[in-house]
Amino acid sequence: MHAFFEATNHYFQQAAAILGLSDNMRVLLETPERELRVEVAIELDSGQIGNFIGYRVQHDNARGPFKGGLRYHPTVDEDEARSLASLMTWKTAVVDIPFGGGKGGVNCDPNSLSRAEVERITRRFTQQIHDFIGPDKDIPAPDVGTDAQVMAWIANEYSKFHGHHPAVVTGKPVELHGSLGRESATGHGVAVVTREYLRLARDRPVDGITVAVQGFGNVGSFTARELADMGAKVVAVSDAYGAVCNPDGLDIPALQQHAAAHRKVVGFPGGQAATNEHLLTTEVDVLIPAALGGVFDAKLAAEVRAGAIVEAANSPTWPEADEVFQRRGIAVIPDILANAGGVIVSYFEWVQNLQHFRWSIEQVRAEQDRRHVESVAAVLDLARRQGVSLRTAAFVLGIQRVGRAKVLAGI
Ligand SMILES: NC(=O)C1=CN([C@@H]2O[C@H](COP(=O)(O)OP(=O)(O)OC[C@H]3O[C@@H](n4cnc5c(N)ncnc54)[C@H](O)[C@@H]3O)[C@@H](O)[C@H]2O)C=CC1
Ligand SMILES: O=C(O)CCC(=O)C(=O)O
Repeated sequence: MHAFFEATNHYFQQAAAILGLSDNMRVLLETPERELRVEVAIELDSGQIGNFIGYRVQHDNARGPFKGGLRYHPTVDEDEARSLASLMTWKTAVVDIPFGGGKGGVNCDPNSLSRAEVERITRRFTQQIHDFIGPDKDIPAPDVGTDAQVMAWIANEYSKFHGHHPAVVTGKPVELHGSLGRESATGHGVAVVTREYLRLARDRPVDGITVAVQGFGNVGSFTARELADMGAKVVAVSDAYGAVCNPDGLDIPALQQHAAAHRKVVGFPGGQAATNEHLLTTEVDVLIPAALGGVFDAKLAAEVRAGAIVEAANSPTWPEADEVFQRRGIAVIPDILANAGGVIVSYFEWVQNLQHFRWSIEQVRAEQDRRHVESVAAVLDLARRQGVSLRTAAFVLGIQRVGRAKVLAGI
């Protein structure tokens, strides 16, 4: 059994060695600032008590308030939250937005709960952590199993203690202080990062490339849609229940409608049913994990037949798989570079809330795309100059910025 925080720190240590960081500095940067573990007990619809545990790990705030999503999933625990919080610290630094890193969630299965039960969990969790979050302290956002409605409940519950402060969470509904373009931001960003990587590193357009996407939730569905709109052929897509594929390319808008109606992609009339394993080993130009972490181990990495992997999910690649991909010459565009679109537009939502002003979708997209274009170019350039992988280069860039902020501020 792997530990996610250990894996994230393995990548951290590789970059720290290149930077020549002292042991003390490494410990300072690795260690989370604060970890909350709270009981989230609610009355279930049945009248029974539902016992859940909620977590919020605040990893680092040298560059700004802690920032990162909330996950509602049965696998949520301290280790996963720590690892994801640490990734947020490096991610916000790589794309140079004024936040630190945090992450959390509740170990529940929203698919087996009613909406009313999810609302009660969200309000109870907020009651337990409200003193530790806030527009200048720690700003949660959606992740696996949470959405704009959950963020609206958090903002509302928070306001009962602290007054009206919509900037306490991002990813809210557009009708309730959310930003245009936040819902699709991560998928849009993954598509732009893929385009920039292909343009700069392979001198190739997106038009005509073949793509497989694992996961068809918020990130996977918008990634597939945006890449298809750019002319890519999305030949396979999956969710927790199985995969569908079509060598001529899936009709993604029709698949989105099917998934909305049936809550799964399997059964889509425009493709053949397949397994997730088949999707991950199918021959494609770009393979995009967009579901949970820990997908690629060394054995699977040896069987992957993709030209490049773009990590829309957080932590899909275990370190031993990362080494296999490097040996086999399969480029991995790392999570902290590839999936930063969500937190970039969360930053714009926070700014809009603080300004009491709404940006147009054109302004959101122009500012978002600029950050992706700059960060992909910076990471590729650093990787080339240092002769390291894109993941190590991204960690070097992120750690350098956070370390510099810590040194300037003083301890
Ligand atoms: N929502 C956001 O803005 C951001 C999300 N991410 C990351 O993207 C990934 C996906 O997040 P969301 O799309 O928000 O979650 P989501 O809850 O909207 O969707 C998750 C998808 O993964 C599928 N899935 C679950 N287990 C699977 C399995 N074993 N095989 C195939 N598919 C499986 C689910 O069926 C669902 O389609 C996560 O790793 C998350 O941390 C990263 C950056 C921002
Ligand atoms: O939008 C945000 O603040 C965080 C998104 C997130 O959780 C992530 O990038 O993994």
